[in-house]
Amino acid sequence: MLLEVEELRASYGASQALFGVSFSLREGQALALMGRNGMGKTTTIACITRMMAANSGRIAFAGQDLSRLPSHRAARLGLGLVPEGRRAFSGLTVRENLLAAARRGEWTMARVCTLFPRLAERAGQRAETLSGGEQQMLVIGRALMTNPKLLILDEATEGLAPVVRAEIWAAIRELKARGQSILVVDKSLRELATVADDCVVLERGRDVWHGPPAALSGALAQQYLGV
Ligand SMILES: Nc1ncnc2c1ncn2[C@@H]1O[C@H](COP(=O)(O)OP(=O)(O)OP(=O)(O)O)[C@@H](O)[C@H]1O
Repeated sequence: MLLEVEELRASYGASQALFGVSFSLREGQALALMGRNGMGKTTTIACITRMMAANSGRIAFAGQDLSRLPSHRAARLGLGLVPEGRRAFSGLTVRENLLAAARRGEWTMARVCTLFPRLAERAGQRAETLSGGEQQMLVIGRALMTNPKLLILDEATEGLAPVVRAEIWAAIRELKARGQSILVVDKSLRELATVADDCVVLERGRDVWHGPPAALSGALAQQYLGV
């Protein structure tokens, strides 16, 4: 297994957000973390990337125990995070944003620009002048420049126009087809179904359902996702 999360519990001060989250992800697998608002998806990701300390539980990544590592060390082990909200370095150009993240491996600026041709067109532009969708492509490109073993996408297409969403999902599908391991948080079952091998549904800080996206329809989708 590339990632194993076992009985993760976490709190914000006195308020507990995770009550025991467990799942695992194989190399090359795309796993969707789903659930309605506030069910613990972002908190789970914050614990995995070590932005937040869990109260208890085990996180193993690429054979190493992450539970006690600081976040920059976790990133160096190969976790590439695309956080919720678009966070490019606004004062830097597209090229500078990408190169600042570069680590040795198959992903280079040229390859990122093949995946997202719009970034090539805007290489010299400052990130703050890009559209929301382009900024999101840049943030995904930056995560890829670190040559991550696992790419983690938290609501990567939220709030974007349908045409840009479609472009980003097509890129995610291409990454998956090339064997990239992906943990993806999203609310769109329709789009997730085109990428994810499996889903884990969180409800009130617990994993309550595991299975392939095709099995998550009708009454189950209504119950867990409200769709
Ligand atoms: N910084 C914070 N301080 C206090 N409570 C928080 C904080 N961030 C999240 N929470 C609480 O933790 C719980 C889980 O939130 P989390 O953001 O992980 O959910 P989520 O499933 O990612 O939701 P969303 O889809 O809205 O992003 C919620 O009850 C939320 O209110």
